[in-house]
Amino acid sequence: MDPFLRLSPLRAYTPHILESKIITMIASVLFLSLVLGAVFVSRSSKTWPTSIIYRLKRYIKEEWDMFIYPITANKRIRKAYAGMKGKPLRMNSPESWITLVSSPELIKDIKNASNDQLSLHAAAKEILKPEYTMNGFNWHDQRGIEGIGFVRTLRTLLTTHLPKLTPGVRAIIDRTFADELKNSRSTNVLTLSKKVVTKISAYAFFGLDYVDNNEFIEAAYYYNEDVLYGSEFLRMTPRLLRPVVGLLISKSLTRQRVFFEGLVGIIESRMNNPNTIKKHNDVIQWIIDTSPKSKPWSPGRMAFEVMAIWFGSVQGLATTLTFAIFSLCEHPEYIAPLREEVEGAAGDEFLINGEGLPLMDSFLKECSRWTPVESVTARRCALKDFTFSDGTIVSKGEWVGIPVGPMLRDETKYPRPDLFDGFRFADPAVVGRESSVVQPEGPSKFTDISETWHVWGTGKLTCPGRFFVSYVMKHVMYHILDTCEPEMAEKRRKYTINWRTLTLPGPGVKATFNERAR
Ligand code: HEM
Repeated sequence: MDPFLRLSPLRAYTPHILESKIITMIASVLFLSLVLGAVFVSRSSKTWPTSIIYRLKRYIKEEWDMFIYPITANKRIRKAYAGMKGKPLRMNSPESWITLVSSPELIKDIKNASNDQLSLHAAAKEILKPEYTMNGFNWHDQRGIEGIGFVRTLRTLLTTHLPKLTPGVRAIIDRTFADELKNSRSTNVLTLSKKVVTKISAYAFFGLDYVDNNEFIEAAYYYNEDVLYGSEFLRMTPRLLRPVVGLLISKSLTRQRVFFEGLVGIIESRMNNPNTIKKHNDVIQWIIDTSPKSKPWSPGRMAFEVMAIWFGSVQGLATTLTFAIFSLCEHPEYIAPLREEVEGAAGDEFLINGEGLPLMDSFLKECSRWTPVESVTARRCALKDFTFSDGTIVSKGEWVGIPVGPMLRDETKYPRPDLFDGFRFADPAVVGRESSVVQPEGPSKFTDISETWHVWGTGKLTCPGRFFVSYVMKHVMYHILDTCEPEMAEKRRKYTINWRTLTLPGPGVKATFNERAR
């Protein structure tokens, strides 16, 4: 049997159970923090009783602001950006005070900062709590201390290997859509995207030998959700209680262990048999090959590296793909021109080279502008006091960031920003019509990095997986255009929710993929 067709079906995700658990957990954490806060305030107060009431009120207000931050963050960041006018702005967040910057000069300061000044890794550790959610991975605060082999792995080796994956990727997409739509043509778009992205990523990361290992692939799929929910709960837990709660969480999240042990098994078997005839061409092999030679890593250390990349890869890609499908359903006028493109010479070329499709490229870029998953990028924690070129000081332990979400709706950067124009980034000669919007900087590609496009990061630290993202999204869109007539299952509802600085697909949002009439 075709090995791609043996990929395991994944169990249905049950959001309502998780949501009710989270609500109970949130309520307990709020109650506990108020009690602890009140005790702290009364003990530290000197003048009784006016001062204690004032402090208690202030404390409750601050705690309340931080408690509702997860649902107000996006609005607060939009409001902050509207008032910034190129100046930095310092705002509070549950993790830390954060100084937001948007002018090219100050963004350049973030770009030029050294790894021992501003750290992505320290900020990511605070958000994801990997010591509890990623089987105990406690990465260095400073990027690059143990090498950056993963950049070559993803940016160079994976990108050049993509065309070879095409037959397998197409079979995976075909199979996953057929399975998912076999009983009903309407399906939860996020669930579909996660399944297809998990399977394609498993193929690119581990090769074919493991993609039909049900237990392993299921652990890999649910591990992402465990990291998200586990770290979310820990962020709401008072700092003092985190080590104990973290320990309990890490004991209960068993899938991170199954995934970790599966990865260690693969790595050990490859390292113990270096001279086998079979040549592996996948992310796990390239992580082994590019790992530091002077101080060799253990299989466990390599497994941690894969777990961290896997989390960043699957989660962001599945969400971005979901939004692109939403946009295609909401703007059916793009179906005909995109279909014409994939059915023409550009489509043939894409199937051979794994790149191209300029109209689709622009459409996907506009989808990212329209619904960016993150509204703050280039989050960095100051490992020592940091001074911007305008004199703004960020104290050690505080964060900096770029408010990318509102910047993507700024009319000085994107003419008619509240208009979805799928071809605004394409060359007008290719579009073949006067576009309603012309970008001042001229045509650009989805994967391009620029002074105004911070979706992939900025400066030295940009996403090395973006070519994989573009490749996978184009293949899935190609399949949809080729075989389906997509539309939202329920019209006139809100399709997204905001959580902290993230925009996520709303729970239960479905699309209908009726068979294409030929
Ligand atoms: C649409 C999906 C994705 C988006 C929007 C995205 C965005 C980003 C951004 C903004 C950064 C820089 C972080 C910062 O400066 O704060 C980044 C870094 C990174 N991304 Fe992605 N990413 C996506 C998918 C992927 C995928 C699929 C992979 C792997 C195959 C990946 C691997 C990485 C890695 C390893 C880094 C760290 C780079 C470094 O330290 O040099 N990403 N990504």
